Amino acid sequence: MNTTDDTHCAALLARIDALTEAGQLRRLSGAFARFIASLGHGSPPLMLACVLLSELEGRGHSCLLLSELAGDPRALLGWSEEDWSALRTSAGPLPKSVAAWNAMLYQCDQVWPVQDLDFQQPLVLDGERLYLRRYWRDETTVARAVRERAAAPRLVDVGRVRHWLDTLFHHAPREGGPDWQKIACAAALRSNLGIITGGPGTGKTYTVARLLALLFATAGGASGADLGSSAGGVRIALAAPTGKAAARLKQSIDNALEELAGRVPELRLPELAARMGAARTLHSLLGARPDTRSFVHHRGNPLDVDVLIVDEASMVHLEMMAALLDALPPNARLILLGDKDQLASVEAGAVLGDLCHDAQAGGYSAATVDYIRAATGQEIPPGFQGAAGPLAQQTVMLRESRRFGGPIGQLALAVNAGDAAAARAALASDSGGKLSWIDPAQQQDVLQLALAGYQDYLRMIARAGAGADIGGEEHDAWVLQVLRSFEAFRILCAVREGEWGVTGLNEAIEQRLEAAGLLRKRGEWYVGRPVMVTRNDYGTGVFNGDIGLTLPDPARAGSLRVYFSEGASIRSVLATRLRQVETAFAMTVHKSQGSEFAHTVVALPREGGAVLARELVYTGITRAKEHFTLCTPSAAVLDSAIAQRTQRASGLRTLISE
Ligand SMILES: Nc1ncnc2c1ncn2[C@@H]1O[C@H](COP(=O)(O)OP(=O)(O)OP(=O)(O)O)[C@@H](O)[C@H]1O
Repeated sequence: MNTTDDTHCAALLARIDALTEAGQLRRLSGAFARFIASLGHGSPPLMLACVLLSELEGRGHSCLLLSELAGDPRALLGWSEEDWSALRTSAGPLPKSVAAWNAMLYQCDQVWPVQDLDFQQPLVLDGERLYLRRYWRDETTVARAVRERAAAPRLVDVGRVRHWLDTLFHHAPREGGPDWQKIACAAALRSNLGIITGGPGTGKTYTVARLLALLFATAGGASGADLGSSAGGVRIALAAPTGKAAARLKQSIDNALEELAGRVPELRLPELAARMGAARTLHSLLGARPDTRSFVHHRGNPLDVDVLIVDEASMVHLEMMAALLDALPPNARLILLGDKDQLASVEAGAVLGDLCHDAQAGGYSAATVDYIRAATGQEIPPGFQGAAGPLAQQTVMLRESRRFGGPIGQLALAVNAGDAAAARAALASDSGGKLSWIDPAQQQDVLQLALAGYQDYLRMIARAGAGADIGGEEHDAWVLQVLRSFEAFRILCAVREGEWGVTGLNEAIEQRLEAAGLLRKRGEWYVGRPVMVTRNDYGTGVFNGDIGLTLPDPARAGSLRVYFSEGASIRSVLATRLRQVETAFAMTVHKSQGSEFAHTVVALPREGGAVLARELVYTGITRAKEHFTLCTPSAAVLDSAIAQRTQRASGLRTLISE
């Protein structure tokens, strides 16, 4: 290192440390930059790039675009001009263009330019993207698998498909236009990948249940009548990122198949539903092992399935999607269901959003248009035709919501479209009690809502003497009732810290409920405490995101258990065995994905930085089944959140199209 570099390195490190102390940088970022520098020549620009890469990783980005590095990464990082310019200046002269950054990084011993020999360097330079090796590997795994699956054709007997689709879909779409649900089924049959995206209530599960029936009906070479034997070989697995979403998927598919069964008795759908088994979390499906990131199932020990349906795919992060695709046999069909407009996963990647890039526009090729016409009788309108790639041909967006109309649906649409004026108008309109907007709201307002929203389940517990005297099956039924009552209401926050954050609100809500005599707090654990699991725990069988309620253990006087609902059944764990949990009167919008509540309250803070974005507001609204309340400290907070889009740097789309 020359002396100028030495001076700039020292200045940069001092600046990194100062920003870390001020809470502006993760400790990991400085440590990572130092580690990379220790592996070779640690030039200040390389160290600066490492700090940015690490910060971006913490915000869910899978790579650092050199264009951001050469331009202005502040928007991505939510940094002030002051912090960024202090960091940039301390690093000394920096490459001025993308090409100059590329050339500089190309020369670094710690960087593997993908066109060169691989020496297992920790950083990877792929075109104009800099990666941590792990994310590059995951993105290339996903891109390759998606490309291959989407492009590999499967033989389809269009005549039979047409017959069964006409039988299975007996309702015409209400809003005119083609029946995208039918189209989604036919498209999914054509290769080993099908993606069905759409907002809440657009019929993703309704459609996939019919797709399953269609797969059974067309599994053999014969007519539906001999289906029992031909379908016997089709092994179907249902999965979702969380236990709750998995249980909901199974329940919805069972309901849809039951509803269909009477109309197509020859398909023996109840038998098929029974054979499908329970839906599982992705962790459990892949065989997660304690203390390791690797799974029991992988390319060398693939999953034993022919069809895998994954719901709530927007919550699946890059690493999980890579593991899933790696473990799926090449000939198995993968069907992804999800809402592309929802918040991306907490961890790095925005996989469903990236995969659904063309979903809104369609971009269906002439071959797809012809195939869809033959297999479904549906005409894809010219506005949705085009020349998008193989993945787009396998992706269908459902556009008509059956359940989510009315004022809440209107509000969600306005927010999704970035139309703040329409969103305000919807909130201010007479919505027949469906929408409420408290603005400007104080914390007291949120506490008042909590009191009204949580008193029912707490009173239910008090009335039954906390259920301690109810035994056996009766106890299970009572617990389920209490859990359902608790699930009817929830407060969602955008942030964790502060008066409007999860931690501050949970404490304040506990105090308010205690003051109202609805709960008696005795230390950490108390009767009625709702908790969310924050880490997978294989010993107790609870997983990150699971929500349970604390109630007395009927079998052991004085001890408390936490009860979790799994569809129509319950599971419980001794409270003292749960180590990684937090109180869950208020939870983040992120963690609420995959759940719905009759009444959902979203509390937006005054300051939320990059977190306060359109996707967050949309996701919060779409959690509400019957009533949505928005609390904002000022209307401007709503406007700016709607104007801000969540961006995630990723190379997935580029890699898929290569
Ligand atoms: N084509 C249709 N004809 C009649 N009813 C339909 C149709 N499509 C969907 N539905 C009904 O609309 C409701 C919502 O459908 P579904 O649950 O499949 O939506 P979803 O997109 O999976 O919702 P979510 O995002 O909440 O998971 C269900 O009651 C379903 O039976």
